[in-house]
Amino acid sequence: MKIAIASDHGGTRLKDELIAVIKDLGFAYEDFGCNCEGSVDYPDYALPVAEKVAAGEFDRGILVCGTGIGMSIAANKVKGIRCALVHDVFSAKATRQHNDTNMISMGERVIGPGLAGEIVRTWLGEAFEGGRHANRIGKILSYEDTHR
Ligand SMILES: O=C(CO)[C@H](O)[C@H](O)[C@H](O)COP(=O)(O)O
Repeated sequence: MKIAIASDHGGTRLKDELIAVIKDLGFAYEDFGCNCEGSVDYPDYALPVAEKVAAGEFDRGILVCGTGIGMSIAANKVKGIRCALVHDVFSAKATRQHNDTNMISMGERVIGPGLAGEIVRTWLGEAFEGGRHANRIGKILSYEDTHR
C-alpha cells in the first residue's frame, strides 16, 4: 500500500508522528508537506494529495490540520475522494467497512499522537465490507458523474 500524507502548519507535529506509524507498518509513503513553521493554507496541501489518490498514484491519503475539518472539506471536493474526519477508533474501523474511505483527516489540536496512531493502524488494516454499502457508495459515485 502506498500512502500520501500532508498537513498544514496546525498539523505538522502529528503528521511526523503518523509517518513514524506508517514506517513501522512497513508501507510506502510520500510526505507532501507542509514542513513549515509559518502559517499556510490547508487547501494547498489537501487538494494535491486528494488529486493524487483520486488518480490512483496513491492508495490512501492522510491529512492533518488543527481540527481536521478544513482538510476534509477540501479533499471531499475532489471527484472520487471519500475523506472521513476521524477522531476515534470505532469510526476509523467503520469508515473503512462501510464507506470504503480512501482518505482520513485528523486534528492535531483535537487528539494526541497515541490515539491518532491507533486510528491510522486501524484504518489501514480494515477492509471494505461491500454488499449494501457498495450500493450506497454507488449512489454517491453516480451523483458525482452526473453533477460535476
Ligand atoms: O481548517 C482548519 C479548521 O477547519 C484547520 O484546523 C486549520 O489548521 C486552522 O484553521 C488553522 O488556524 P490558524 O489560526 O491559522 O493556525
